[in-house]
Amino acid sequence: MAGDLRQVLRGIEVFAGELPLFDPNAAPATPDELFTEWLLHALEAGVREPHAMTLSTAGADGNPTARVLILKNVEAGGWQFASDSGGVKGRNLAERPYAALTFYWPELARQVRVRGPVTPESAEASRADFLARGVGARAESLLARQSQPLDDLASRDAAVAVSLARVEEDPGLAPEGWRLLTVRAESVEFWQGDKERRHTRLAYLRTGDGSWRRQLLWP
Ligand SMILES: Cc1cc2nc3c(=O)[nH]c(=O)nc-3n(C[C@H](O)[C@H](O)[C@H](O)COP(=O)(O)O)c2cc1C
Repeated sequence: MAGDLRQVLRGIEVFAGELPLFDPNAAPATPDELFTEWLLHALEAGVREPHAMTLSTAGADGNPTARVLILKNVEAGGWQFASDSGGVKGRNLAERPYAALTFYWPELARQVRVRGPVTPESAEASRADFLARGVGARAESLLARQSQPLDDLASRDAAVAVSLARVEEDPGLAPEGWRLLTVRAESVEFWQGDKERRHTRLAYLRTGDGSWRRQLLWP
């Protein structure tokens, strides 16, 4: 069985289909601009959920953990996400407020990696983010039990139903622990895959005066 799986994995084609070209010499001055360009391109190319990204964190013990989250916004070198502050990522970030984000858009053979310190946005901004979410998502998050052990699925369903009724009755409800957070990028790397393996990597590195230095990297 293990042998079969190895064969299956070896047989999967990577970088299939037509891939876009990326000229790093024509790249814009800031990573925000290039990221926006690439994200919109992914959306147009039909990539499903191109705003889903892997958020990697580590707690005080230094052990990494990662999960997928939705990107909320990008502005002024900051990549934003939102979550309950009570779960694993909340605890990790309280102990060590630094994170890495990874996007992968397979249809375009593109990867973007963002690293930097994480800062919470204001209570008002967090509340506004929460209230802009759909009713179902708000009902689920109002439970504020993310990552706690669950005894059975029926308990989940009953709690969500109660929460849904609360949201419908009071649409202004927002949990205290909901946080909008910003990764203030120190480095952002853009990776363009190539069928002939001449992959192109361009890193934007934040300098002491807050501007960006661009650096090509070996693939
Ligand atoms: C596509 C996708 C989008 C998700 N978006 C979010 C999100 O925006 N915020 C969030 O807290 N969890 C989101 N999740 C759930 C997280 O992956 C994770 O299970 C949860 O946040 C608990 O993580 P933690 O235990 O490390 O804190 C998403 C999962 C998937 C697959």
